[in-house]
Amino acid sequence: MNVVRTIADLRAAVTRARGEGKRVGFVPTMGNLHDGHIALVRKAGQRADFVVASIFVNPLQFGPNEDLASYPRTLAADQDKLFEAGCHLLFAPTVEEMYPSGQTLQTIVSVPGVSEGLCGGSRPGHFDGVSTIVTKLFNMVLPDLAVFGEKDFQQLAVIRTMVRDLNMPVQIIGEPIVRAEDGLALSSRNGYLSADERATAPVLYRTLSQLAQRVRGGERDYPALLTEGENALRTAGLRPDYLEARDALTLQPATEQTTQVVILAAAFLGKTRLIDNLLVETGTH
Ligand SMILES: Nc1ncnc2c1ncn2[C@@H]1O[C@H](COP(=O)(O)OP(=O)(O)OP(=O)(O)O)[C@@H](O)[C@H]1O
Ligand SMILES: CC(C)(CO)[C@@H](O)C(=O)[O-]
Ligand code: BAL
Repeated sequence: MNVVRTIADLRAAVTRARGEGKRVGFVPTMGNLHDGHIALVRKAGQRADFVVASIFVNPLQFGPNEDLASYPRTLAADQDKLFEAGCHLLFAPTVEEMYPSGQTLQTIVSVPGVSEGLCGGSRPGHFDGVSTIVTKLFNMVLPDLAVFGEKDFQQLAVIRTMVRDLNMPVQIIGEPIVRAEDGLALSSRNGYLSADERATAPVLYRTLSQLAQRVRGGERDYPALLTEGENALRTAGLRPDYLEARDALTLQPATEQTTQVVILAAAFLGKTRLIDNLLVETGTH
């Protein structure tokens, strides 16, 4: 696996692969890789001949009081995992390489609608930072396809909308959430949890599963159901940021007519913010 730090070296390596007639798959990440990321890399390997991953902790998508400084940076271990997963090229640029003129005057890509509310509501400017860096990365890599995790469900919706609205010639593939045995969605931020918090954390998934079960069983009073869910999270010691039932395609609030409901949650456990979601087919027509 080749590791490049500059845009020029990245472009040269991708151009060589394209010259050999290869189809290019891309997996953007912020590093500190776990089996969730590896599933994305393997999916890219199934759909493309040349797999590019990026590791870049993007300052533009972090709020002023968030964990940009403490976000885990584990490049050596990440390289080994990517190599084993069949990645061909890793792009690991510096902040200066990505934002040579600084961030204040950076052109911003902003996706209205789907980026509002949920994580976009709690993290103002977050999705502008994500859509801007993903646009820059797409323009650098020029991939045929890119793989994103369904764990960041709203992010995936933002990227799909951006690609459609801006006619970007890249196919977006969503990969299901990879979980620990006890149900907790794998996340780099799980490493912030103390042993006690880690033991409590699966309550988020269990609560979503119980709500999903009720919806499958015909429950359609979403406000009442979500209030119950929030209470269950609080009782277990989590602090809900949001717990919502949305239409999985539009991210509009779910109604009795919604056939594909996604229940999405973000909750604090101590200082750690966990996110998770579950899709439910209601069978309602
Ligand atoms: N458990 C998971 N299952 C599937 N995809 C995942 C999982 N965790 C992260 N991803 C995906 O990996 C890509 C890179 O995400 P990122 O580097 O932010 O990882 P993360 O573990 O989610 O970190 P964070 O804790 O900061 O959210 C995104 O497309 C994200 O949705
Ligand atoms: C897509 C992404 C790599 C953009 O920085 C990030 O938001 C992430 O890791 O999900
Ligand atoms: N997984 C999305 C990146 C972030 O939380 O900033």
